[in-house]
Formats: sequence, structure tokens, C-alpha cells
Amino acid sequence: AACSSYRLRDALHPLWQSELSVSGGTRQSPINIQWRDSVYDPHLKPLKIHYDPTTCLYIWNNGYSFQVEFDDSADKSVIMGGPLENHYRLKQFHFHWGAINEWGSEHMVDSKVYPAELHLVHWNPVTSTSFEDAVMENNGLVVIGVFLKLGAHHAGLQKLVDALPAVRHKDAIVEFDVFDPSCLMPSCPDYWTYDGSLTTPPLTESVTWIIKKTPIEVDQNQLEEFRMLLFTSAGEEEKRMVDNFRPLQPLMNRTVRSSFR
Ligand SMILES: N/C(=N\S(N)(=O)=O)N1CCCC1
Ligand SMILES: [Zn+2]
Repeated sequence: AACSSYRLRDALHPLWQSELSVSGGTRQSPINIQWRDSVYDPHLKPLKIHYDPTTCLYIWNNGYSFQVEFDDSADKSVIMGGPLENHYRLKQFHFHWGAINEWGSEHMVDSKVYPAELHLVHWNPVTSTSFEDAVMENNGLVVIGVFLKLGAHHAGLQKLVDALPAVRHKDAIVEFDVFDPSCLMPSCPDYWTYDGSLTTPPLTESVTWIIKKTPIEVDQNQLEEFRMLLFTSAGEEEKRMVDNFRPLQPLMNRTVRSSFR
């Protein structure tokens, strides 16, 4: 009963009215990663990331977040290794953030929340013929989560931040020709991995999550630029794009594995 009422409260959250469509989900995301409950798996390999900066296409405001889309018509920007059986193609990356620095990330570590979280979304071209198919496939997707914490200026992120005024309104789009998302990865190889779901509709349980242990640092001005984006289209009453994160979901019968002792 607690869980269903929890989900009902969760389902009424403005961004996820359609939550009730995921009836009886058993592997929903995001979750709170309890470090002491995670299990070191010596069979987990290092994650291998090969992104081709020329596959970057454009940046746009989709009404939930700002998103950078990639050309996924070939195996040019791919990840492999880690918990993965084969390679996955990068489709897009986006962020989730709060109105203030005290919250914003979707996942938490021992209930610690970060001001923002980066998601790099990849799909399995071996078991699916398109991203849209992979969204509905068990383990069709891999999302790498990277926490953002307040600290030093992030030079690589700044190129993205400079483009944000051009995509302030919902459905705005601007060409973004060369960008290597590897610059947004922490140098530490450590990660947790667990089986979960998309955190926005369709909330499908098709995601192998890889959450990097170490956050990247961004400065206050960069976070404030995120918060100047709008959920609303041009001409509508302005609603600032903030708090675009989903509430925590129950772990249920899942174990989080770690790549490190
Ligand atoms: N929610 C999502 N990604 S996320 N937040 O779970 O990484 N997506 C919705 C459609 C495709 C990606
Ligand atoms: Zn996301």
C-alpha cells in the first residue's frame, strides 16, 4: 500500500502525469544508491568510450531539458565494455537540475543529492534496428549518469552553455556541429551499474544504468545558465526550466553492482 500511494503521489508530479501508465513497475529509476549495499563485481570490465565529435548534430529544448542529438546512423560514437555484452550507439545527452544548488540530480548516493545530473543515452544496434525500437526493448538502452557538483569552471561545458540562450524556449533548436561529450566524463573510471528505466515518459524498463562515482565540477554561473531555460514555448507565459528531475523510485528486488572495491 505504501508503495502504491508513494507512486500515486509521485504520479501527480506535474512532469509525470502519465506515471500511472507504467503499471506495477519493478525496475524504475532513479534510485538512491546505498554505497554499503552495492556489491563489487570483479567481472565488470572498464567502460570503453569512443565518441566521434563530428557526429554531433544540434542542440534543442524539448520541453523537459536541453538535449544534444547525435548522428546514430553508424557505429561512430559508441560505448562498450563495462557490464555490456556488445557496443551501444550514442543517440543524445541531456541534463536534470534544480532551482537551487541543494537539489537537482535524479540519482542519489547515500541520500546525497547533487545540483545536476548528465545523462548520455545510448541504444543497442545489435538487438534493435532503431533508437525508438530500443526504447521498448529489455536492455535496449544504456544511460551513463554523471553527477555535477558546484566547483571550478568547466571549460568543455561552457561551449554548451554558450548555446543555451539560442534554445531558451520549448522546441527551439540550433546547429551544434562539433562537440566531444567525452570532455564531460570524470577521469575516474569507477561506476555503479543497475537495471532500471527511463526517468521520463514512456518510463520503459529498458535501461542498463551506469552511474559514475565521481562528479564533474561546474561553476555557479554555468548552473544559473541552465536555470534560465524555459519549459514554455515562445509567446506563452514563461515558466523557468528547473526541478526537471523525477522523484526517487523504490529499489525493490535489485542489487547495485560496483566496478570498484
Ligand atoms: N527519459 C529519457 N532518458 S533518461 N532521463 O531516462 O536518461 N528519455 C526519454 C526518451 C528517450 C530518453
Ligand atoms: Zn535523463
